[in-house]
Order: sequence, then C-alpha cells, then structure tokens
Amino acid sequence: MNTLSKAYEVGTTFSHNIIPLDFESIDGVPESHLWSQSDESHQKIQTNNPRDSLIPVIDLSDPCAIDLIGQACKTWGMFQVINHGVPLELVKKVEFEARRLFSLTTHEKRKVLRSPTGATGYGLPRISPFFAKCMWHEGFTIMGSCVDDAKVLWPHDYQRFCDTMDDYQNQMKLLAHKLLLLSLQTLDVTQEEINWATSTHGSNGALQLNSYPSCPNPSRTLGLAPHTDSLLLTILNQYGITGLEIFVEGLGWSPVCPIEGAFVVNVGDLLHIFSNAKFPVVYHRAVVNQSKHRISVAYFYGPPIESTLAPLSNYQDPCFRSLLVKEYIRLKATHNDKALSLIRI
Ligand SMILES: C=C1C[C@]23C[C@H]1CC[C@H]2[C@@]12CCC[C@@](C)(C(=O)O1)[C@H]2[C@@H]3C(=O)O
Ligand SMILES: O=C(O)CCC(=O)C(=O)O
Ligand SMILES: [Fe+2]
Repeated sequence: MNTLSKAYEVGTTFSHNIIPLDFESIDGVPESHLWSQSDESHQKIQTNNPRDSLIPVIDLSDPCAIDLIGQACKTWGMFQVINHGVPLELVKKVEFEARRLFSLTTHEKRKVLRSPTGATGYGLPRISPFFAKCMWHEGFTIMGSCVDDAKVLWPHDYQRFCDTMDDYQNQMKLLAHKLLLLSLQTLDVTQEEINWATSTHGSNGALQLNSYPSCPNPSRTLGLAPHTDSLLLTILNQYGITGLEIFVEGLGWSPVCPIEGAFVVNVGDLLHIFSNAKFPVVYHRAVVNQSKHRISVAYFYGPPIESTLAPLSNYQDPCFRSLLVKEYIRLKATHNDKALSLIRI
C-alpha cells in the first residue's frame, strides 16, 4: 500500500453524498448541480483572450530553464512545461485508459466507489463537502498500485490499465524531482532540505483521473470548485480541451490555455510552506463545456508523510510553524482552504 493513502484513509466528519451523478441518464442540470450566479466561486471574469495564457511556457531544454522556473514559481506558482522528456506515447495511452474507465457504465464504476473513509477509487472530488453545490465531475484516484480496483472493473483485462498507470506515475515522479530541484535551487536552501523534497525513499505520489462529461448548461455549473492543491507539486495534463482557470488578483478567473504536449505545473500548499511563502499557491478551478467530454490527469507529488515540514531554515522569519506532513493533510481534510492560515505564525 502507498503510505500516502494511509494519511487520506480517515473518517470524514461530513455526512455527504459520495456518489457521482449518472451523467449518461440525465437531460438537464439538476438543482443540486446549479451554482448560483452570485457565488464568487462561480463568477466568470475573463478579461483576457483565452488564447493568451498569462502563465509562462518553459522549455526544459532551454539553458535558462532554471531561472525561468524560479521566476514563474515566485510570480505565479504555476507554469507550463514543454520538452520535459515524458514519452508522448505514454501520455496518450493514459488518456485512452482514462477514457476507457469513464466510459464504463455507472453500475460498473460504482463497484470501485471510494468509501467515505477511503483514499482511492471512483468518486466525487474530496473537497465536495465544503461546497453547497455538487460539481459536474467524476474522478478516479490512484495511490501506488491500482490492481485491486482494476481487477474488479476488468477481471480478464486489467493489466494494461495498471501497467500504463504505473509507468506514468514513475515518469511523473522523475519529472517532479527534476522540477523541484530546479525550482528549489533558486531559493536559499540547504542540501539536506533538497534531499527531503526530492527523496526517493518514502516520497509519495497520487494520480487523479478527472472526468468532466459534456454539460447541457455549462455556464450554470462547475467542473471542479476553486481550490489549491495540497502536496508539493502538481503536474497536470489537460489533453487539449480548455477548462482549467486560475484566479488572478485584479483580473479574476483566467484560462490556462492547453498546449499540445505540455504539462501544467503548480505549487501546492506544502511547497508554499516549505518555501516560506516565496512561492505562492494558486487558486484554480475547472469549468465544463457543452460539446466535449473533457479528461484531465493530475499527478500530486509529496514528501514522506511521517516527516516534518518546516519553512526553509535559512530564512530568518518563518511564516509557518513546523508540523508533520500527515498533520497538514489532516488539517486540509478538515479545514480545506483555512488550513494554511491555521499554521501561519
Ligand atoms: C493526494 C491527493 C491530492 C488530492 C487529495 C489526494 C487525492 C486526490 C487529490 C484531489 C484531486 C482533485 C482536487 C483535490 C483538491 C481533491 O479534492 O482531490 C485534490 C487533493 C488535494 O490536492 O488536496
Ligand atoms: O481539470 C483540471 O484542469 C484541473 C484539475 C485539478 O485542479 C486537480 O485535479 O487538482
Ligand atoms: Fe487542482
């Protein structure tokens, strides 16, 4: 078992619906999924052209990549990366397998439903209990091996799905290490701290397959409500369909334009804390569309859950108190976007 799943396998204090909607069988958007126009999570303020992304696109083979990554992390907490070395064929296989999973019948998918106290499997976004309205979303969470669930879904043909997800998680971990190393080198960091953030021993990853079925009334609902990601770094593929938006002070919700072959990389809460707030966390959400069934795949990378998280020691005034990684995961699970302020000094 992946140790990260231990940190997430905890009783929730919410009694909440845990089953995604049967999107195939409904005509309109039910009341449960209609977000009110006045809800600020839902406001649409797009003042820029959706084709120009604000956040930088960085070529990993560029000799200046390190400075560009440092700059992007400090300014936006987000960037897109190209020439990252992850084989395109594998990236495509992951999309194919994710689509294969989400095209199963509701009955089949519910056989691997994430339990209320579980970490992995099919289900609603974990942040759902913090919002009054439901999201136009279904997800499948993998932490380490997904063989148990895959065997239930495809008793005679589970290996292909598992091998693809294993290969992809390995590639994502390598890329996460590379990107963390580059971004941290632009801060005042000790070798020990670099080792902690990029240690291969006990470090953790999770893969989230997101599915946003086409929606009859996309302007009245949300695919994924605004949130920050919890771990150190997230590496996301939007698979060519627009949907990801970031919140920019003074500008509002602004799209992150999908670029063929690129990954969107963003700073998570743990890296924000570790960097002593030198790297901001970015609020983001996903919107849905009327004609396309959008898939996105996010890899979340984190340090060992039993290790201590503290702001970089070379900075004189730590903004956050130190705590165990698993304690932060618990705080986030119970307080969502208030978690950071609870550990602020
Ligand atoms: C390792 C992770 C990271 C998780 C929890 C766990 C597995 C699923 C991830 C997501 C995926 C969807 C958004 C999010 C906010 C959610 O609801 O579930 C993410 C969350 C986080 O970054 O906090
Ligand atoms: O689907 C997207 O573009 C965003 C997904 C996301 O934010 C997540 O999985 O944490
Ligand atoms: Fe996210």
